[in-house]
Amino acid sequence: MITDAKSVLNMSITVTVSAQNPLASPGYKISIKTKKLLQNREIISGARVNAWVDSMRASSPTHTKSTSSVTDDQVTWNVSAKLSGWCLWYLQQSKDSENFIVYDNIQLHHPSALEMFEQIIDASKGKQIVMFLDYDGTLSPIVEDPDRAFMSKKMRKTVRKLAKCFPTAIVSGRCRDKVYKFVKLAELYYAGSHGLDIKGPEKRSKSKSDGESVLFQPASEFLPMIDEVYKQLVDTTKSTPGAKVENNKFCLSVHFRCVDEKKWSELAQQVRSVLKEYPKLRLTQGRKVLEIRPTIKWDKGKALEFLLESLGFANCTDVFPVYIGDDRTDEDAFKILRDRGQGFGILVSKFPKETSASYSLQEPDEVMDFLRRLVEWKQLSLQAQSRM
Ligand SMILES: O=P(O)(O)OC[C@H]1O[C@H](O[C@H]2O[C@H](CO)[C@@H](O)[C@H](O)[C@H]2O)[C@H](O)[C@@H](O)[C@@H]1O
Repeated sequence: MITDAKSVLNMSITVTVSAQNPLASPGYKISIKTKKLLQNREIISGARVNAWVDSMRASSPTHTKSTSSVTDDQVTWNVSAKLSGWCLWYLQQSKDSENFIVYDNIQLHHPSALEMFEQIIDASKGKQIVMFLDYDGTLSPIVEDPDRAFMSKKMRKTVRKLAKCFPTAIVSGRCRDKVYKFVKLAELYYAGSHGLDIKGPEKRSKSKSDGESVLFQPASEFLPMIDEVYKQLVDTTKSTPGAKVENNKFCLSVHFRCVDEKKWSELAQQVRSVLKEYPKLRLTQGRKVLEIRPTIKWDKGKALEFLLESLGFANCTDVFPVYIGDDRTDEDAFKILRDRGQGFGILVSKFPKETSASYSLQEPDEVMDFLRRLVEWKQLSLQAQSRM
């Protein structure tokens, strides 16, 4: 039983454990119903702006805040973190216990994609693997200065080899040009601004379509508005030390990472004061960042579908897309794969999180190991084929 000692949630959760060890069972999910948590949020949440701030704190796992403005995201993270640790302890202590109650919302355990490598390869047999990679926190480690989020040479080498084996796309919240400057690989597809700016590799053949490539920008009409809001945000937030506004062309990022936590609410209010004049823009959140985007129904998931179609896999059953990402915005892509029942998502995280991904990797170094194994496997299977 997990109790709510400070009466923040006005609830408790009981977990009973079964004889079957779920941690040894691939794909087994442990989760808790969030309905009650959501109801509680309605009762306890303060202003919307506090919800963003709290939710951002929730994505920083070192925090275990328990104030009355706690949000469901934060609650679910905290509860899931406690549960995860608690279940591990419980399973170790009591292998012959009874019933695991399996609810169907927050997944607490995602098998490691490295440990499950053979099973993943088996599932992809006879299908074309297509790789989708998020940038920040997936290919490069999270750092304080967004302009210095460099990718290691080893990672670049690995991604280059990967793209020789499988069609590969980078899907990022960053401006496409900026992410290209970090990755520097012309042979990839790039979807910048959370998929609002998609471009394929230049074609090098001497055919009619020489030099042409896919280009898709569904939010072009928003460019003047985004520029206007960028200037206003820079001006409005300059009084907050450490705040940084990043222009990602079709969307904007307001960074909280270098701002004193005590000033987070103030900064969020400043963002809100600008945005309230722009109902055609919406606000989402990432890792210590608020992101401003056009309200159009387009996200990383739609970008993934668009890219699959551009690659000729629109209605194919023999395609196996793999999407690796660490951020809340990557969930749209994980969900698409889950709904299509094709391929799978891999969440990059050291901590349990609510996700639609099927597997996990802890950090960019593990992502690199996984990509290397994929390359090795592909090279070995090509060698085996050529011997036949
Ligand atoms: O979709 P992504 O490629 O993951 O981009 C999401 C945002 O990533 C960047 O911000 C994050 O990484 C920074 C560098 O490590 C870090 O300082 C920041 O706190 C993170 O939120 C990027 O700067 C944003 O524009 C992207 O939207």
